[in-house]
Amino acid sequence: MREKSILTDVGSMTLPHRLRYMFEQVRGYELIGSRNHPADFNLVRAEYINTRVRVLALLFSILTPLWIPVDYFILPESSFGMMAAARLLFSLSLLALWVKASYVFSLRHARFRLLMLMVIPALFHLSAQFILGEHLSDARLASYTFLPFLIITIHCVFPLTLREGSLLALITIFTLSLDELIQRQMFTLASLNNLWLLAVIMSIAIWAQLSQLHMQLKLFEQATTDALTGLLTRRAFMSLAESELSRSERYNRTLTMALLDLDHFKVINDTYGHQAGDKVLVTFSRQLKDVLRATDIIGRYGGEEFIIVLPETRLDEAEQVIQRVLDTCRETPVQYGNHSIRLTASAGLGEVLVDVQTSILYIDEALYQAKDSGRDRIIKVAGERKLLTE
Ligand SMILES: Nc1nc2c(ncn2[C@@H]2O[C@H](COP(=O)(O)OP(=O)(O)OP(=O)(O)O)[C@@H](O)[C@H]2O)c(=O)[nH]1
Repeated sequence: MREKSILTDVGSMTLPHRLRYMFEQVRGYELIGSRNHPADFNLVRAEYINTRVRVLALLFSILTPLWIPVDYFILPESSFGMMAAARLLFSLSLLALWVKASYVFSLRHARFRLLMLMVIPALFHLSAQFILGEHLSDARLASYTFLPFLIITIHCVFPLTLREGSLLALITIFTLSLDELIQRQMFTLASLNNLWLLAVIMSIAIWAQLSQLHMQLKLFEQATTDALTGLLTRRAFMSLAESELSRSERYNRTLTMALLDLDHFKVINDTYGHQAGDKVLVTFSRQLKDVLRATDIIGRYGGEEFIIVLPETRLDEAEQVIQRVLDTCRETPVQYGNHSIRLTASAGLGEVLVDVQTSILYIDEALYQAKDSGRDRIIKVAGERKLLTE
């Protein structure tokens, strides 16, 4: 990110630190697990996975019974009835999955449905193994032998983390191998050969999953993050702030919001140049991230204006936090070449009561009062939205 290129001196790092830095740059940890993914990204991914699960479930529930007439001609009479019943059961299970997956609440839901999408065909494969037995060596029944490879290939369609992809792969391969495990044929040459092939295709599927996830994360980041400061864009901020407001209303908790603006920022640009101004913005954003909690939502509202939502924070508590931000800003000059740039910031602060957009109007008024009354200070909006001067 641009922020890091300005502030990080990679050349002076030791080798382990440099490797770790590179790992962080490509966001390797974001591909391993979803712990570091933003909550709204998880929801976007959940919807993405769920939609694919639905489409595939519907597709296979329609296609599977269509093969019954073909089975009528190629299967031995003794197996046909059982196989047709298995196909219908498989088709109905997938249809039920399609109906159940009509909406998604969380990534956990989507993951479970994905697991079902893999386990149901694997169980169908198992039933085919038991019903058809030695007939499977008949070349006309090749489609039954190919089913495990088809199931594994479907894994490619989903953007999954390494942990999710590997777990899903292990469960699928385990289910597919159950009949060989039960019949103690796991270690025959033919079984090992099959297993090896499944593992190779699965590795490629996991690679495809990680590539999709990586691309989605990048697109999501570009759409929601300000390129210079790494903070949320105004649109992404508004969307998160609205959901935070719903949550605070549901649990009857206080939600506080602050607008901060760097004082006389134009003078910094005019005196030291635009790049110095950029460095000041990056440094101030980093100070915000350092002082505020990880759960606070920070956005770049405009050029040198920043917006913050502090969940579950009373007005007096929020005031202390924002005061700490202003103190840090005043006491930490930004080094730019030989210059030591001193700066201050002003803030408007208030509770979010009705909706985010209206609260911003009131808090913006407070910010302008802070500017008018001398800068480097906070003005609070009271609960009844009367301006209280500090
Ligand atoms: N370097 C840099 N400057 C920016 C960026 N976005 C906006 N600006 C500049 O920020 C300055 C804002 O100036 P003003 O709105 O007059 O505010 P101010 O000088 O901070 O004055 P007060 O807010 O009244 O204290 C303008 O000169 C913009 O060009 C940016 O991304 N980088």
